[in-house]
Amino acid sequence: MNILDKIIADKFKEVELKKSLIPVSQLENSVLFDRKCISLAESLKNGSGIIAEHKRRSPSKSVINQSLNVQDVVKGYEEAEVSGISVLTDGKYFGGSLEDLLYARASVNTPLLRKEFMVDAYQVSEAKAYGADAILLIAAVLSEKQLIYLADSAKKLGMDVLLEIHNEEELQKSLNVNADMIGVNNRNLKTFEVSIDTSKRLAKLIPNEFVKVSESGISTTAAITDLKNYGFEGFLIGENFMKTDNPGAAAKEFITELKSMA
Ligand SMILES: O=C(O)c1ccccc1NCC(=O)[C@H](O)[C@H](O)COP(=O)(O)O
Repeated sequence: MNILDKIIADKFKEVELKKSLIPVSQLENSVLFDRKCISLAESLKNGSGIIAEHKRRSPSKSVINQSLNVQDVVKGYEEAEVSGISVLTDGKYFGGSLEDLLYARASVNTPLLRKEFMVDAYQVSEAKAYGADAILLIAAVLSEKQLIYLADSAKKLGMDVLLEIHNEEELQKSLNVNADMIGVNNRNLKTFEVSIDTSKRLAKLIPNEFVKVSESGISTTAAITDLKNYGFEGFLIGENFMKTDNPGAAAKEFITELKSMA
């Protein structure tokens, strides 16, 4: 069993437990459930294009930064003028929580992506109830039918959908999904190998109706310039900012450098 299989097996159990504790009707009655979302896809097209991630730890890197509080991190990202903020909500493997998402929502107006391993529409409702503007769907772990169903569920609630792929086969089963953005993950989630060439290879195969996002392993502004030439408008960066004492300041320096290159 690889790490992705383990995460998904745990996720099914977690979701079943949560469903038994908090009915979906309770999520639907929460204050944030009727909030109007801000489009992450639009924000990417009109801004720096950077989606900065709140990421305490990961299966590939173990601990990245556990000493900061989420409010300070996301406020710093907003001041840096990122286009979106990704909040990891998985607890077991990434040290995140839905409370992180709630605190982030209370602290910023920047579009928030719920970064989670989605396997059930219940989690889509949770995302809305805790203040997300967008959800992530991972093609590697969902069938075409599940992708279509979960994306439609998110769109009905007014959220954007970032659909993540790693290869041509996953792209094929994503083409009929009502997603706003297709993200190419440069990290092979089974082996942890990272290569920006994955984004470059798949870019030309992604139809123009989707905003193209490159995810993982990005640490230089030169990489962004390179990826922009392949049509990418969004760039998801976690560790490069989170490994510093001040992720907001690191994002600001990065975006200032990007602007000076434009
Ligand atoms: O980051 C991991 O180790 C990981 C392992 C297994 C599944 C998912 C994983 N990461 C999720 C992500 O996609 C990244 O957090 C995100 O793209 C940012 O990547 P990075 O800039 O390399 O931190």
